[in-house]
Amino acid sequence: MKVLKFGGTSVGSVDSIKTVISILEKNLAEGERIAVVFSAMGGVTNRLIEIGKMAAAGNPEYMEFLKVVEERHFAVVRGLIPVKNQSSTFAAIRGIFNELEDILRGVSWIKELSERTLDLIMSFGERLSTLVITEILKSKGIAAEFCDARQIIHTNATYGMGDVNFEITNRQILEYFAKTSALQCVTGFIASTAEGVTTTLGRGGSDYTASIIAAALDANSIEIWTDVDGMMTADPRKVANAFTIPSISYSEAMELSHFGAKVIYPPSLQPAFAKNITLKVLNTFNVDFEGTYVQKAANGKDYAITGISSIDEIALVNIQGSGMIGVAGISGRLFTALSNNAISVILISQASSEHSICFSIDPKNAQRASEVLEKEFATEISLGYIDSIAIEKSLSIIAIVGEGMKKSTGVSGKLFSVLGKNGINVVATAQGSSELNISVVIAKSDLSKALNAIHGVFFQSETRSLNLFIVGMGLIGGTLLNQIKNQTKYLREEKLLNLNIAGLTNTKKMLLDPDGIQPDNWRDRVMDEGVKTSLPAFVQRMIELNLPNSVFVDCTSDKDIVQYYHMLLDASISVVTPNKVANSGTYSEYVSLQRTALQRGVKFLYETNVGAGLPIINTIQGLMASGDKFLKIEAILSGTLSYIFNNFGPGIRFADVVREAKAKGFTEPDPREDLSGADVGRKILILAREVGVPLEADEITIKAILPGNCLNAPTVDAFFQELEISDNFFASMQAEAEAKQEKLRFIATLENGKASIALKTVDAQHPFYTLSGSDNIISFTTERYKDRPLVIKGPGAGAEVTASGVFADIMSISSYLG
Ligand SMILES: NC(=O)C1=CN([C@@H]2O[C@H](COP(=O)(O)OP(=O)(O)OC[C@H]3O[C@@H](n4cnc5c(N)ncnc54)[C@H](OP(=O)(O)O)[C@@H]3O)[C@@H](O)[C@H]2O)C=CC1
Ligand SMILES: N[C@@H](CC=O)C(=O)O
Ligand code: NA
Repeated sequence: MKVLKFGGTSVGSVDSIKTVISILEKNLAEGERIAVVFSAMGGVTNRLIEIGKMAAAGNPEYMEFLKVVEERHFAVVRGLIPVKNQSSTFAAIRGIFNELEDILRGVSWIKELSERTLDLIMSFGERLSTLVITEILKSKGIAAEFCDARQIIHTNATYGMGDVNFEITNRQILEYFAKTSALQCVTGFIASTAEGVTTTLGRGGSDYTASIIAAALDANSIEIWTDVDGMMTADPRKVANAFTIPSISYSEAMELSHFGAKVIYPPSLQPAFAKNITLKVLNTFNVDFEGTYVQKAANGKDYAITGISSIDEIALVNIQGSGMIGVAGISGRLFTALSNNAISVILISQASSEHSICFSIDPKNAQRASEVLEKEFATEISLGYIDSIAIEKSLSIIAIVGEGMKKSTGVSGKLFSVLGKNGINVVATAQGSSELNISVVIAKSDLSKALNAIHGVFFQSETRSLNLFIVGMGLIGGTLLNQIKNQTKYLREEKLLNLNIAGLTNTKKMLLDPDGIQPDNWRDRVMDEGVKTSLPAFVQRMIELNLPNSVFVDCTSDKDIVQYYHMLLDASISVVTPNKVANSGTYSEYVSLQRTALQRGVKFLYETNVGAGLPIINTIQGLMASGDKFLKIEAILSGTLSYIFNNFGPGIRFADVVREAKAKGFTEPDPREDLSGADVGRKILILAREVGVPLEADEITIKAILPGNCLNAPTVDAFFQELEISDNFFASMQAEAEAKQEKLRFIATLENGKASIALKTVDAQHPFYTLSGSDNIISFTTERYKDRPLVIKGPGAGAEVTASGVFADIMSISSYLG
């Protein structure tokens, strides 16, 4: 025996009822005896309640609403029953509506709608849907019978949620089913008292009907046909990566539903679970999908948790005071007072100091809870033993649920760590001693971010997303976007990582789209759909979006952008940048950025500030962390100058080599930054700070190589013209070096706390002699690398190497976020 139940959407339209019929035909063909329970057509119950209230309010328009409900049922008959058989069903439906109209007329006369009458009015929904579907089945030659559950399920007279008398009910079900072999089409949700007064079964009522019948008949299984793909790891409207849980235990399903998961309401399935009847949650709109098995014990699990659910809006009540310490009975009185006032408590947490108890409730009960407790503890409050009772609103609860928690350590560590790394404050927390759930209370504004971040770390075989907000679509930003485009497939498939470009801007247009700007047409989309750029608005919007795992990528050379870094790090958003401006400002600013990132548990990464993609900053940070001491740094830190001095020579114009360096993407947007030594100055300043020397920019001695006329040119074009005029100046420098068989090198040195930069000539013995292209070379002499320095050498400028260094920083954030 199998009991099937179809929910409101499954019986809500001609098309969905067609699917229901085909599911039933398939089951009948398989030979196992079945019974089927139907809910009212989707939306009908709510409409009937509304109609009842309108009638009670004396609003005659209820009749028009009633006509619409009637027409929905007629439409199904017209759509699914052959014309020759329709009239008897129309007549039956009309008969039911006549009865309902009489009742509503009575309600409108006496202008009162009791709970008892409301139950009766609501019962018409299931009676109508079940009648119509039974007639459809019969018209197809199936031996189907309409079964009014009021004949078999008896409750007491608690209207709205009748208490089932199982002794009578079970006996009646057995007798009823023994008398017939026809397919029983049972009205869900409704029942009656022993005297025949209509009642209803409350929340999850039709599931309850199915469960009661299955338990009474010792069925093998129950199928709950709904409109979603079973129970999901999280609410798919909030977590796009949520997926169906293939197998879940009854206790887990109970926990998830307590915390808001609405697919099924397990308490109503209790009778079936008590008899260990397996339950399947299936989707009428995706018939072939496996759905979810709910069993006593779930099958083997792939993950430490089974699902995540949440309650969007709760209020937290905190009662505290020194008078509570060691006083027996306080919590007993507290919860009794709440229960006497029908205020249900969702979560409780008490500190072991017994100084405070906090609990969460539905916010609509908050005011009443406060009044009830102030009354209960009036004496303690007046004596100062208990401080006043505080209520905090705009909060949500998230619960992670799973039997697997019992066996695996570190689940709560992982939960709190991912919340921390995303800057989400935990207001209260509770873990049941059954280790079946851990709940956290957080700000409602963080709910979506928290759910997505938690889902990402616990269901890691699902793709995780990093949300990138990229400012600057020029040489480096553009190259980075191309690299992301080329790596999208690899990262998705091999690293289960989705780099979601959630924001993109240049100086003209900006576009923010949490669903992502595809890297193949990013430029067109920003230019077509973007709005006029405003960095404050971009940053503000980004903070408001509050997406999990957000990273701000600054690919500009903007000098004023740094002010936003503080704001972003403070909002727990990581920052990655090749822009050297932030780290080469004042020392206190440098320190403050580092500190904010540390305090907020986010990353501020800038490997490409020095030597582009070469691993220089990471190497220093590794050596510093492990306790090495830096004695000397000697380095060529300008890819541009390196390229120039490696390629300039007799017969070549200096200005042309500089143009080549620019065309190859080695120079700063303004090449005077390179030729003036300013860029190298920033880099040695950053290196000094990284090795613990607190230098300011003006403490660095830079021996300029550019003649004043070049340096002071008003524009980049004018600068190139001046360079051409000064060709002899550079040619003679080069000639002098060549005459000594030496090479020109722009060398930065840090030693004894002092940094200097100068153009020098080096002979063939010098390790900096043999460089080519845009090579940088950095030689670190440290206590551990004293006899032979640690040397890093390679291309230190260029779009591809720089963008890949930025990319590597982004990837390291993705690993950090887990
Ligand atoms: N080239 C290299 O080898 C290396 C470069 N770097 C650094 O990389 C950074 C980027 O250099 P590069 O790509 O060559 O520079 P580009 O001039 O090519 O690109 C800069 C981009 O930033 C945009 N931009 C500038 N200011 C703002 C602002 N306030 N708001 C929004 N967008 C802005 C520009 O917009 P628009 O297009 O509208 O002008 C442009 O898209 C620099 O800081 C540089 O020092 C670091 C290491 C190596
Ligand atoms: N313009 C810079 C690029 C890297 O920071 C250089 O030439 O080194
Ligand atoms: Na680097």
